[in-house]
Amino acid sequence: MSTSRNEPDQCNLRKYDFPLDDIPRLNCMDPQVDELIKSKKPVVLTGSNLVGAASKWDLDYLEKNMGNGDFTIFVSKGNQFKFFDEKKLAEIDSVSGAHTKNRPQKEYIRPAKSCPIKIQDFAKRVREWKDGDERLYLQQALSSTSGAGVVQDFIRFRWDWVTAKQKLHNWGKLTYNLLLVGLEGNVTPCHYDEQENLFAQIHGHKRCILFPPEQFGCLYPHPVWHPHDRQSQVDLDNPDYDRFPKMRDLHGVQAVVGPGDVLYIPIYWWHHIESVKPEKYTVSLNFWYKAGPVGQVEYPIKGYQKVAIMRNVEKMLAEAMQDPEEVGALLRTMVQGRF
Ligand SMILES: CCC[C@@H](CC(=O)O)C(=O)C(=O)O
Ligand SMILES: [Zn+2]
Repeated sequence: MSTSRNEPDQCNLRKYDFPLDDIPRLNCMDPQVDELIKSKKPVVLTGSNLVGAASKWDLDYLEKNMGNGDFTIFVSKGNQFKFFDEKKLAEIDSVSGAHTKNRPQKEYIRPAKSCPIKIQDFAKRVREWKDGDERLYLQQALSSTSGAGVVQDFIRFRWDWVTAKQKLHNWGKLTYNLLLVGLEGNVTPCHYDEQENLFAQIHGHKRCILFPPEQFGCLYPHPVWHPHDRQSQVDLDNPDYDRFPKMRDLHGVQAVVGPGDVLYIPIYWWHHIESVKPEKYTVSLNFWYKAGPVGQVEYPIKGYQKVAIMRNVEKMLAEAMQDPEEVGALLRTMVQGRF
């Protein structure tokens, strides 16, 4: 297992049934770094100092330097913070209102509710948090209103270095930086994003488990029109092999990232991320970049391109039939016994 400095106790890390290889840890100046990024393979970059100006972003500092605006936190009774896109509910209703009315509402209950909070209240709740309390996860895009101290630090990030990466690898624009402050034990369950991600760890440690886009068939994502679009239906920490038998074919890669590490999470790669001991909370900042232009398509096409195609087919069929519920039946009719 590749880890950062003063690595967490490996015996504490959860064991899984599937094999996990190490994600390479390379100094950011190593020429292999750009080869891996170019081939859309994950790599932990050390020594970039990308967010060195944020190395002091612990709870006390954030409490004093993030101003008095409202920040978004998610609250969960369990330890999972599975993304739930409220906008999809409106889309389903617009496509076929009857649909959500007759589906079991449990499918559409957000597992972690979001609410606004002042950073001072959040910091107090984290300090007072004890096992058994509902869990908190601050997830807030940084902006010019994020507090004077934080903005000053933000300006001093290694923008020269990261912008050179963005240009070299032909990524699209930086959409935003999400500040993540979570409790030890918080899990963001397995999902993929449609953006390139330079994931900078600032305080504490996170265990990151990644799977390539080619393992789409083992991770059974929710349908594209579902509020849990892009999220796996499987719970890696509580596998249901009857419902999801192909989980047995999973083969992932992992790294424990600590302060100063930057993990490159390639677009469409699945990732399951847990805040781990010994620290009580973790602070991370991601850099999400839009995908670059497709350019010359090479055949056979790559796994991530197949995921993009499958997404478009699902969207087109749901739109054409005006009822997402019919997509599965039509696809089964189309392929069973024929291909
Ligand atoms: C809301 C984003 C959460 C983050 C994972 C984590 O640090 O918990 C992630 O999935 C990403 O950066 O893509
Ligand atoms: Zn993600």
